[in-house]
Amino acid sequence: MQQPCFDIVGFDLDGTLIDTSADLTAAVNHALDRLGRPRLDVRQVIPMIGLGGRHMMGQALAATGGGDDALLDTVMPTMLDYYAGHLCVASRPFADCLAALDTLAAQGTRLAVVTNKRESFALPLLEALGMTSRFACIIGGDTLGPGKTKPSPEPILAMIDRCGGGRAAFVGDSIYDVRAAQAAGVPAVAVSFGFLAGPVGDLRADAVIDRYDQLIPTLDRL
Ligand SMILES: O=C(O)COP(=O)(O)O
Ligand SMILES: [Mg+2]
Repeated sequence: MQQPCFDIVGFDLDGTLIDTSADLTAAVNHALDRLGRPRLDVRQVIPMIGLGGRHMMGQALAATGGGDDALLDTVMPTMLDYYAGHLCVASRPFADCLAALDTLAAQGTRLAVVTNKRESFALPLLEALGMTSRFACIIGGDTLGPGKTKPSPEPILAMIDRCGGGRAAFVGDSIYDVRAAQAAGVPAVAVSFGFLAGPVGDLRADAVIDRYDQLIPTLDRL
């Protein structure tokens, strides 16, 4: 078996490990329905994902007639309650993701998740897909406390610490992932199939993959 290129490989969740776009869109649309607003297409919601549910819902309000913080406060429980009850209707790992995780694990690499999704969603979602036991640690948007979410390097540094230290890389789909990783001194791999808000090159990641079967050869080159 080949020696691992990295001791630790961390992954973003939404848009990187798992395509959650349809379930997140359904939750947003449930909230918009309650407000009598027009529904959004999944392609409109995708660029709104990445900075947590409040940011996503705020963007959805902005796209459908606007709304202040008070309206956002009112509508958030509607969106969150719906999402909690429909976390894993259509959400599935991206193609060949599990095979890549298996190969890394077999090489002795410790795997981790660092997401801006709150733990109370990230943990049951990973559990529903049978993925929890693959990860040495799972850090959510509320795990470390206020402000300690990507693009801050703190959750990436906590990941390295919780995984026992060593050489790490991080895989993500947004500018928040790339900034957090690079600020923590960790190479960032961007996935071009994720929830992009623009061209993948704009993320200025250290490498880009278009499919999961490119991950390990890409890590080997970093
Ligand atoms: O919940 C979000 O908006 C983003 O989650 P992610 O950090 O796993 O992409
Ligand atoms: Mg993401």
